[in-house]
Amino acid sequence: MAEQPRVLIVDDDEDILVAARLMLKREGILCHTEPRPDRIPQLLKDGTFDAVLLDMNFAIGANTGREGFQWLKRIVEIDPTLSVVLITAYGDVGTAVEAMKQGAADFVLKPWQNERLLATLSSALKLTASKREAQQSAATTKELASAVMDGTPNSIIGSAPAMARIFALLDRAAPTEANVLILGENGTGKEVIAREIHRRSKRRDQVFVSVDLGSVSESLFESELFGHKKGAFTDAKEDRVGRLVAANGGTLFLDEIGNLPLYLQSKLLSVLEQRVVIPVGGTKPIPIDVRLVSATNMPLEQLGREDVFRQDLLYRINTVELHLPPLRDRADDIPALIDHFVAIYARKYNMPAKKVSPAALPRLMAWRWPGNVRALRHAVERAMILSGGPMLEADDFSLPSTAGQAPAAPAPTAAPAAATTGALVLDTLDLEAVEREAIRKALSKHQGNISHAAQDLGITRASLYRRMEKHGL
Ligand SMILES: Nc1ncnc2c1ncn2[C@@H]1O[C@H](COP(=O)(O)OP(=O)(O)OP(=O)(O)O)[C@@H](O)[C@H]1O
Repeated sequence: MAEQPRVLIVDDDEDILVAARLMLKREGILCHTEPRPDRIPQLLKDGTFDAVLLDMNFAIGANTGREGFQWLKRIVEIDPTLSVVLITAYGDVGTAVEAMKQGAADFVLKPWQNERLLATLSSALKLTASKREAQQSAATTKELASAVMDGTPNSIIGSAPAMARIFALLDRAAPTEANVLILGENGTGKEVIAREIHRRSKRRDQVFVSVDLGSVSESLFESELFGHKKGAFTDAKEDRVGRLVAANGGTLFLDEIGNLPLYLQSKLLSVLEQRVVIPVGGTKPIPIDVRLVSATNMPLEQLGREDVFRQDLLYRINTVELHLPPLRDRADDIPALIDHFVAIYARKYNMPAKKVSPAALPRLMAWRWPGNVRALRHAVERAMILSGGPMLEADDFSLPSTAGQAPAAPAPTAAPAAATTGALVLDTLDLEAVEREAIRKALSKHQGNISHAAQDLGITRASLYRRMEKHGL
């Protein structure tokens, strides 16, 4: 809204127009007065008004308010964000209340008290501002959603037989309203699949809201998901809209759902059953309509343990279950994935796209890629930057020297817990080796849970991923 709000006053009584203009001018409100209601459409087209003060009766002797209703309807059609305050005589209160049901913001009685009129007008102006803000953010969200989608059309690579099953399931499940649980090791493309489900669903024009429960600190889980009211706890300085409400009408992607503590699993379950959210510190339930897509790198056996994950919640979220295979089980896709990433980085760094040399390709396909597609993507980026020759060579990918064999460390999700929870025993002071060993231990201790391992090591998830790739873990 402009710094000085603009109000349109429509009344056939000249005295009213003069009195209103004088009073609003004193308050720094710009106003345009108009005795003829038939000029309203033209004025709203030309001017940028923030509120309208509208008389209910114009024809001589009229007192039914019918004209007021007609003009109210017209104004709402022209600009639904504009707040309309009705000016009405005492006997017309019933009519004014009816008009409010049809979209008027409020009414003031003639003759008015200045303070009352100003207070009413000020609320009407605030209402316009918040409606316009909401309209703006809805438009931005839509724009962002389509920008994200436009940027990745059909960019899921996968023709290996292990992926054919996934695509067949996607075809059937995506257009439905079914909740989907995506299981798979870190970096296998769970978020890519979640976005694809949304893109192929009836909700594609609505929002896709993603929450990474692996990077939200435990104390903030509740407020992040359900929102909070101002004053609900010490740091709650303002009301906060939770992600469940923000995703209303669209798809909510809960990544790393296995990290959700048990007491919040109960709360999430009741939200999904009752389809309402009560923010922390609030009492009023907010209805929601979301489709839930969840993902976890937790092995199914662990998710099936009642002391780790509520089984009734599991049944709610896994109407359809997708098991994304690790990259080592779909090595046939590696050449196409490399070409895809080469094209992306050639564009990003404005350099020619290169092919992988015939000697390097078998090595890249034989490597176990414990960090899966994400690690391959980073390796391609590095290779594009480092490569000096006409083709990408094995050395450009900085594969660990053991490339071609299974890595020394077990794959993160398959790590046996008990054997490796002991203290870090150092028989070398080589910093790189110490780092590798610390990461390996942390991954084993937390059964491949990247968030927990990163927390234990005192680094971020992104930084852990980088180091895992560096060490081929
Ligand atoms: N089939 C695929 N085709 C093209 N790109 C892919 C594919 N799978 C994954 N990627 C790319 O790999 C990277 C990792 O994917 P994504 O973030 O979806 O994995 P994730 O399983 O959700 O990871 P995490 O478990 O860490 O949350 C992204 O850059 C993504 O674009």
